[in-house]
Amino acid sequence: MATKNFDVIIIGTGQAGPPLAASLAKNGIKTAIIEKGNLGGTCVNVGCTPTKAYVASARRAFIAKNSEPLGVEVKGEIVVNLKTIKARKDEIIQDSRDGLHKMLTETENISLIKGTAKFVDEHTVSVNGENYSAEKIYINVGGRARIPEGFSNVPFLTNISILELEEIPEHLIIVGGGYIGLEFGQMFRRFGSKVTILESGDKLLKREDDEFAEEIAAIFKKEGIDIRLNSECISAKKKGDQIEVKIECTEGAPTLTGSHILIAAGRIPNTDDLGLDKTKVKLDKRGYIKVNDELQTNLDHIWALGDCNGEGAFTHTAYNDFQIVNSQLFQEKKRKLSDRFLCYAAFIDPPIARVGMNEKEIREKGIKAKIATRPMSKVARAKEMGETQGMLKILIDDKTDKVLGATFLGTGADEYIHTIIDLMYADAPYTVIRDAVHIHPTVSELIPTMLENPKPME
Ligand SMILES: Cc1cc2nc3c(=O)[nH]c(=O)nc-3n(C[C@H](O)[C@H](O)[C@H](O)COP(=O)(O)OP(=O)(O)OC[C@H]3O[C@@H](n4cnc5c(N)ncnc54)[C@H](O)[C@@H]3O)c2cc1C
Ligand SMILES: NC(=O)c1ccc[n+]([C@@H]2O[C@H](COP(=O)([O-])OP(=O)(O)OC[C@H]3O[C@@H](n4cnc5c(N)ncnc54)[C@H](O)[C@@H]3O)[C@@H](O)[C@H]2O)c1
Repeated sequence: MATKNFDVIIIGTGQAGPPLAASLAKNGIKTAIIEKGNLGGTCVNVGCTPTKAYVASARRAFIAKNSEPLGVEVKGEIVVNLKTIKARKDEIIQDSRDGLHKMLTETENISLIKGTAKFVDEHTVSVNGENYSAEKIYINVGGRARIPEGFSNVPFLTNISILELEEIPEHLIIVGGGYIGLEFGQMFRRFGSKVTILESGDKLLKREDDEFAEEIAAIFKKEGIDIRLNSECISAKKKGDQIEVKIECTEGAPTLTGSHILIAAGRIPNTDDLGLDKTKVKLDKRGYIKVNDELQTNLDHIWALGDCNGEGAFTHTAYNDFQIVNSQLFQEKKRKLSDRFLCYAAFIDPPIARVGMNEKEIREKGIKAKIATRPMSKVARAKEMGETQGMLKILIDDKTDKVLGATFLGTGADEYIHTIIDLMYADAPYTVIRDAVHIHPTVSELIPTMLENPKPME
């Protein structure tokens, strides 16, 4: 069989592959990019884009139903139409896919190959029975939902299939109280479903400080979402037209019946069917591809970018992986993985946003720190908006006065966390924000105020 040769092969059109293909092509490098599914990967098709479109609809529904205290009464019935919500989402997605298709098919030096790539040797992959080889290979294969054992005989939903529903579930049981569970849980509650979240751990969002997890649980309960902690969902079966789940727990009923079940119990990398056994590329024990500070694997002609390297699980980290590789190839200033600060938000309402370390991690590391906190109930703009749930916390290194991290839970937190992110990238002390004049009335204006007198962390 004849092998087609390229300078570079990229596997996957998620958040890193397409910009890398464009940059390689611009530099005259003959590049093949291979995709087995829809162009754009998880974020565009079944991740950030569709969920944030749904979150927007859910917030409109919530506001429509809850504005009486602000003097706005809705006299008629409020109807949530999931068909319309889905159609709007499909249009937004199609627009992104079309843009990507145009770029990947109309750019000189890029060949788009549709199909599943599998390594046959260290320089060659096969797709639909054809072989393609290249000097350099970049893997950007992403991840998928982890399905715990015990669910094989039940029609469960994942982040993919739940976005295809056209009718609102009567009772949605969600396995997992992480980002995916919480975003879908609040959204479907606001659409009108009864929602139960089962979390095996002793709190929601287990990476966050306890008070944030507790506040989110309180906000969710107030909206009528049933949260069961210390409740491991171990199996599910069909019972008539309902689904019965079995729960290992110390409190509450050991079974629960609902109309639908969503599995949001973590993600796994798409590295198991990639033929990596035909190469010497090393994986960690969870299947993530091991990379160095420049995202190179243990083979010096293969790199891994995005979720599949286990170094980030977000669109911005996958895109930053592209920036790192691109700078190593073409730019004077070389970027590295170790330059990156952890940052993310969960787009619940109000959102929670985080950068750097939290209090728990700082204590575990034994770092001497100062702490500045403020409840949203003491923020004028939040009071004016009638959205006073949540709190802000900033942690400062006692020795250097540099910010170690911040967690914000509150209206608009996903935006003003960037004041702290940028300060950390500037490597500037917290006093820069303390002494800045921010616009009134905003939540951001309280950040200088809360930094006026940080307390020693006891
Ligand atoms: C429900 C949900 C909501 C999310 N919301 C957010 C959010 O709000 N903000 C955020 O930052 N992140 C969010 N994420 C995470 C974000 O979607 C991912 O971190 C991001 O998409 C990872 O990009 P990637 O490039 O690594 O991989 P992906 O986007 O997963 O792309 C990988 C591509 O590779 C293809 N592929 C895999 N194997 C092969 C093969 N063998 N041959 C050919 N092609 C292959 C896949 O089909 C896919 O198109 C969310 C995720 C989910 C599931
Ligand atoms: N806003 C965002 O940026 C965003 C949104 C959604 C997803 N994501 C990405 O997707 C990734 C995965 O999200 P996720 O929420 O699926 O995973 P996660 O790891 O964040 O949370 C999964 C939760 O499920 C629980 N769990 C596991 N098995 C269980 C069982 N059998 N019964 C009950 N609980 C169980 C775990 O204890 C954990 O708390 C995130 O790491 C994130 O990177 C990001």
